Amino acid sequence: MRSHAEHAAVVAELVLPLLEDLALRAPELIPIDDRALSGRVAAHDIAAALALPPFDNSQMDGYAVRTADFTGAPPFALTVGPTAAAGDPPFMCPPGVACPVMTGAAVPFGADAVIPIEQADPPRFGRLHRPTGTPLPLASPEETVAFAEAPSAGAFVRAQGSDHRPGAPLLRAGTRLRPTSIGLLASAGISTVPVRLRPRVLLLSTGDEVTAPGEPLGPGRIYDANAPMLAAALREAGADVTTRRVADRPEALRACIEAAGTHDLLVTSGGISAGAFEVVRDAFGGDSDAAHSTGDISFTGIAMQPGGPQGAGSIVVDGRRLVTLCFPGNPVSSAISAELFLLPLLRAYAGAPAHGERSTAVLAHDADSPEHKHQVRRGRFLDDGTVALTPPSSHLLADLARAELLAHIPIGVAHLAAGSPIEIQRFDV
Ligand SMILES: Nc1nc2c(c(=O)[nH]1)N[C@H]1C(S)=C(S)[C@@H](COP(=O)(O)OP(=O)(O)OC[C@H]3O[C@@H](n4cnc5c(N)ncnc54)[C@H](O)[C@@H]3O)O[C@H]1N2
Ligand code: MOO
Repeated sequence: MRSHAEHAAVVAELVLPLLEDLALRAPELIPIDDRALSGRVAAHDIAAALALPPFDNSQMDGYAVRTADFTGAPPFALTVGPTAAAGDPPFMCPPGVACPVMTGAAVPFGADAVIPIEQADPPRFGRLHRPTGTPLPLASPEETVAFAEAPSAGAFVRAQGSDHRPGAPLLRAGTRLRPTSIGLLASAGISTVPVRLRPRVLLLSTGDEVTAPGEPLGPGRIYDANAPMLAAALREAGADVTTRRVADRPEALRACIEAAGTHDLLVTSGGISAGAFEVVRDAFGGDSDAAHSTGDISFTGIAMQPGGPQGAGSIVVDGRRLVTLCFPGNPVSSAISAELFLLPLLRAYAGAPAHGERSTAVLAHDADSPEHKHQVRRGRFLDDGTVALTPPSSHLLADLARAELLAHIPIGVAHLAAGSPIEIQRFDV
């Protein structure tokens, strides 16, 4: 029987080459303001096409001045010149003149400092005139403004290129685009962003009892929890997911895969344990008489609970190799299989934060575990910081959905007493 770590290595060996291949393919180009961009991954290094700010501009509403005009004793009186508002093209501020300037406006040529309006006398703007356009409420030529202190050169001027210069690296290949990185790229004049292709996952939920949402529930049947749950988890990890429900007939399963088009990865739920009708096992396990798909999948018992039965390998569909992972049908088992084996690989490809780091907490109560299996329990933090576990059964979806953490009880441990240290990891799938 494989350990869960050995199975994780088998899955990584199957999935990583396909992700590496995807990273090398021609990127998808997404417009900068497309809602689909956030969370995608830069396909290559992206450099700034222009400087930011693109021109010297004012950090304050105030007066643009020449520091050379501040000679002699205060107060320093200057003639009020034309006004610079944000969006105006820059103009010349002559010697002896203070030009009203608004935040974000280009600092007029010749001026080398800005004095905030609060530090001017009077501390408010008078009649302003703009250098171009009409109407022009002209300032009287005699209008003056006085300042008590001389500014230092560069005061309240946001220098061209002080954020970044043309050619500066903005985003490294493999970086996940977050809203702030999208803002940065937009400011640098980038209108479309090359992003890595997402892995396309075909997710098959198997079982005659499994019922689609919204359909009436017949006797002996249950609603499909796994397809919506796994699809959501895979999408959060950056995958492009197509979902299908398949009845317990191997030929229906194979036909469904062949009709589904091109995918990089096949994930199945259910139909792999020891029953008489194990559709996934029957479709792929040794029986290769299918018209187009042939299987090379090993179905293995893993020394873990839940998630004991697993399948991993690849099938060939229309001449194309499709990496295939088969998760057990119990909802808790399939969620934990995804969390331990597949999602960390997808999150790393998508540049998303990892969830798998382990830390040690204190167990709030006694707990039992099958000694020959690695048990993965679900739990929550209590107010005193200790960890309470929920029961181990793999049908307990309500506990799973409320869980804050997974707790690991290793092989060889049959009992943990209250107060024992226990290894945990974050869980918010
Ligand atoms: N004799 C044995 N029986 C079982 C063994 C075993 O070793 N020997 N293993 C048990 C373990 S552990 C697990 S886990 C399950 C795995 O079984 P399968 O992967 O074949 O899954 P199914 O039998 O199809 O389903 C198991 C369980 O989960 C429910 N289910 C399935 N799909 C969904 C879905 N999409 N949404 C909600 N619930 C689903 C299904 O109705 C079953 O109750 O096998 C044990 N048996
Ligand atoms: O190992 Mo199964 O996956 O308990 O529930």
